Amino acid sequence: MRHGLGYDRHLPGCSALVVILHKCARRSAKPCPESVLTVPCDMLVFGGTGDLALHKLLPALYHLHRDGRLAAQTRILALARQPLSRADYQSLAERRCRAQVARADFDTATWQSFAERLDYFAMDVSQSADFGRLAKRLDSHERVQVYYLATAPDLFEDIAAHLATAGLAGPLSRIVLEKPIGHSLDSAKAINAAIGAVFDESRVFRIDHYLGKETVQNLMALRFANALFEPIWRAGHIDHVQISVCETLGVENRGAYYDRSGAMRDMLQNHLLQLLCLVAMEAPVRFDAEAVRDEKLKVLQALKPIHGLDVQDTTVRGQYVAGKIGGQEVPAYYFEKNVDNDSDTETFVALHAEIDNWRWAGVPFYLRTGKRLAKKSSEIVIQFKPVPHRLFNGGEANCLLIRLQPEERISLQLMAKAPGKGMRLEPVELDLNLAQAFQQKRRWDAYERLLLDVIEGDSTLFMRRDEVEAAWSWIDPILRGWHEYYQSPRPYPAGSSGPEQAHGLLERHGRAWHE
Ligand SMILES: NC(=O)C1=CN([C@@H]2O[C@H](COP(=O)(O)OP(=O)(O)OC[C@H]3O[C@@H](n4cnc5c(N)ncnc54)[C@H](OP(=O)(O)O)[C@@H]3O)[C@@H](O)[C@H]2O)C=CC1
Ligand SMILES: O=C1O[C@H](COP(=O)(O)O)[C@@H](O)[C@H](O)[C@H]1O
Repeated sequence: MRHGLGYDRHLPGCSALVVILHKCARRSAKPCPESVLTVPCDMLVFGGTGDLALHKLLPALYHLHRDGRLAAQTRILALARQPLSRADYQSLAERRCRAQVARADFDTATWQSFAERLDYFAMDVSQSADFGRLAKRLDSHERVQVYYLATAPDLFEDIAAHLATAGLAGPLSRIVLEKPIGHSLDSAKAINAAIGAVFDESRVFRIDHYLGKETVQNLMALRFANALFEPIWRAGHIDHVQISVCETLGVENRGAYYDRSGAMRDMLQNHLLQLLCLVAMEAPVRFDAEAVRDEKLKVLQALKPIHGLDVQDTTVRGQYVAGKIGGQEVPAYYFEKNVDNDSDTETFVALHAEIDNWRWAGVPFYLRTGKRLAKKSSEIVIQFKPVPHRLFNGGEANCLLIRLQPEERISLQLMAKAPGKGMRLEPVELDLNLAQAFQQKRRWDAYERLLLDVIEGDSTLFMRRDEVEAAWSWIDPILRGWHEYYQSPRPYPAGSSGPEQAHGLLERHGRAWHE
């Protein structure tokens, strides 16, 4: 246990508390209202042969189909340049979905009925004429058309313009953009302007799949549906906040993309900043798209700028070298496929952010994310301040852990008297295991929830244009500072907890990462 942030003890005496909490949750859990889809839609997946489409989107659509949540006439059309027949694409998709979906959830009959929705159209999105062919192929414009851009962002502008020219951007159409939106503030503005010239903002869905994760939404429920936390959710009571997204995966087959992007653009600019917004935002007046996003925007605008030499004290970049993950040797980042051998792209970033507003002034928000780390784990730690006056020996400050991955869990560390003689204090956990509490057979994947929201036209869990640009406005000076003042990324062995300097970032304030 480091600096009193440990969570690793689970006292037997605490299990009674846990059981009670689980029982209560079960008793009060009502079945979630399922979405009833009345709107048949055409889901066009640009980049239909790519990793995102085959690894995430089609499995999510398969699950929606299997659970009866897609309207009967909903069709899915995958688009890419590769000349494939419908049957070729269906078998490619089947192979990838079979590998992705849990064995118990995949059966041939369900796949066949899903495959009837699935078709393929070969086209080059840089060619306007190909959109003319596409318009002829889509026989009905009376249906909701969802254009999912699962391609590199440098194709977004062309796709939007060509859709408009081909008459495919009517009022029933929606466009979904994958993160990262652009590479910098300027490129994000250019993409947003090009998309905005064709689709009004209510029809633009900028996806950040972290917002589709159940525990992330539970964070809003925890904060805004319980009176308990609000009075202490502020600088006077919170010592600091940690947001960590640690992955064991390397760059897999995405080296070409990742080497131009790095951990800052791939993860921190979007997923981690969105998590920070949900922790720090004020209660929205309504749970709707505009009110929620207005509050998140205010947090982004209040982030204290980090620029110039500040980057040396407040940020750490790292890059993995060879090491072992789960006992298996893995190569250094610069030996990964399609990665430059001299690459100085960061595969790890940690930083100390601050929010300059009344609620959070002076509270450090420590953010870190990296690839090829020891364990896959995404979590938010709210570390409260210690009691103002100590009555007993020992004891630690309370701490709330919101665990997104691998399991979805919220737990509150409290101090209790250990059984036996004397006032010996031990930390115990009030542990809410969400999967157990709600006894759902299968937890929804983030993409399932978000795809349904797109079809239903609900953009609450999507990023608005000004949010994306505010996030880039804060990130750009850090990237510039790195360029001007920073040395190469610090090496860390694959399978470790990142570069030493990332620990130093907290240790110099007498704190430690929650491991
Ligand atoms: N993979 C992931 O897990 C995630 C990806 N993303 C984002 O999603 C986007 C796509 O990523 P990913 O799937 O990994 O990328 P891939 O490189 O695997 O896929 C790109 C797709 O775009 C198609 N494509 C490229 N150029 C054209 C063109 N001119 N006309 C038509 N189709 C074209 C490719 O097919 P073909 O070459 O046959 O045309 C392919 O289907 C990126 O912006 C990425 O950042 C976001 C989150 C997670
Ligand atoms: O957006 C991305 O997210 C994944 C991590 O997502 P998770 O849901 O598995 O935590 C990351 O691997 C990828 O590099 C990034 O583009």
